[in-house]
Amino acid sequence: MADLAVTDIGVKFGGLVALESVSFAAPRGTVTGVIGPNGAGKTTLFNVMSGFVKPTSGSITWRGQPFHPRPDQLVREGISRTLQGVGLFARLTAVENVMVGAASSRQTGLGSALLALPGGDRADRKLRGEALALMERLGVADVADRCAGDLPYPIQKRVAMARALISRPRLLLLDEPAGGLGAEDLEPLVQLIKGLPADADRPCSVVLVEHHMDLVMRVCDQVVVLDFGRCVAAGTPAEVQASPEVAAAYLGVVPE
Ligand SMILES: Nc1ncnc2c1ncn2[C@@H]1O[C@H](COP(=O)(O)OP(=O)(O)OP(=O)(O)O)[C@@H](O)[C@H]1O
Repeated sequence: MADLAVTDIGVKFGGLVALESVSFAAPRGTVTGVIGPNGAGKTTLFNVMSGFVKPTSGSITWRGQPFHPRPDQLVREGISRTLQGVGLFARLTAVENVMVGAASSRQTGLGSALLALPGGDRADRKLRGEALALMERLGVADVADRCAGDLPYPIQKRVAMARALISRPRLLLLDEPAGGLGAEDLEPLVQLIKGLPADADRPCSVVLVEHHMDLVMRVCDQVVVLDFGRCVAAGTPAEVQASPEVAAAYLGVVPE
């Protein structure tokens, strides 16, 4: 069963067609990669899936039901998104940033603690414990109490991933997870992403946009290729790598 299905999605910005009749389904428990050259429409597709851009045409279903994503309700729906870059609150500590990721899905927690509401302390401690456990798993527990803005970029990326995971999403949208990372940071990220769908504690499907082909080919079960707003190929990483349309999109080689 597909967790998320987008059908015939079109987006126009004035006269510019950013997406034209794009369809794909993210089967439950899989990793789907969306790739394509600059300006192909990847970010626009992500923005449609997370409600930041309203499609001009087409529809989305989530777990079989019609779905009209709203950024402020995604976490409640079981969907979490990381941003290009990191998007952390620079003056909050790393662990506070992770706790913020859960705040919109809980009645209590960081918000009530900050506002000194009844029960806030207990809920805050519980949430902090969960955040620290997740940070431990991602190898960043040792920086929990440091200001996020002072941390090296690769560490900030991991904190941002922990923030996306703490709400226990059923669908994780990763916007360029390898962006700005060096070769030495890639392997742990590959292992983390590959493990997410099968994670006994918090299994989730993953859709990612990424320029880093090595990561895409290693972690994805299926790859969707966009070019000039249209889906020009879709399939397993091996199928997509062998596709003449993909060579044409990236290299300007015209398929025979
Ligand atoms: N808000 C907007 N208003 C007008 N045009 C836009 C807007 N957002 C994107 N576009 C245009 O839509 C097209 C698709 O852009 P998009 O950012 O989705 O591509 P992309 O594949 O994510 O590119 P990149 O890999 O460079 O991030 C581009 O021509 C872009 O200039």
